[in-house]
Amino acid sequence: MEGLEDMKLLKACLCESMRLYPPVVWDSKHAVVDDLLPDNTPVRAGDRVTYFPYGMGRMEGLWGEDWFEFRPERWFVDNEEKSCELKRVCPYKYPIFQAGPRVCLGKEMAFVQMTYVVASILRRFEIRPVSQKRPVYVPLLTAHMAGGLNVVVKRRCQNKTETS
Ligand code: HEM
Repeated sequence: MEGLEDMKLLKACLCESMRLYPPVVWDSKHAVVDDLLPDNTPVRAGDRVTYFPYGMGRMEGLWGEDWFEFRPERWFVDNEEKSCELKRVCPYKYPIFQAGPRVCLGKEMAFVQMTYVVASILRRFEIRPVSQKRPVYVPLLTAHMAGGLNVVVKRRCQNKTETS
């Protein structure tokens, strides 16, 4: 487990992947009482309000003109020294794990698990998709790829892993 915190580029790649392909694509809440959204939109008791992380991850107004590009660098603090400090991104801009009092309780554990699994596998194996076709993203409540993603797994040369 030691060293996972230092894998900042990997964390940035995970955040960027989930920006474009959020595991929870949309989520709804029902108002118990009349309420107002922060922009004063009225919500009546019984109304259903849905937030849409997939759409929000692709909004130019939130992510800029290059929103469609997979660019892990966007997760690093911009400064002249090209720092390797990760940005603190507001969960209301990036609600992949929800935001506010009902934020995902397993968020940090999820990052530990994803980092650990990706780092342990990629250190030893090369993974390549079998097909060059773009996988079909199935945006159900939790997203998956239609038919899964078939990959070729190849053991990396041992000398390379020993020196890395
Ligand atoms: C990439 C992985 C994960 C994603 C994207 C994710 C996402 C979410 C989202 C969007 C919610 C809010 C659901 C709602 O309000 O309707 C949520 C809630 C929750 N998640 Fe996760 N989650 C992940 C992993 C985990 C893990 C690993 C755990 C436990 C170890 C966990 C435990 C919980 C719990 C207990 C809640 C309910 C919190 C509450 O309602 O107060 N999650 N998660």
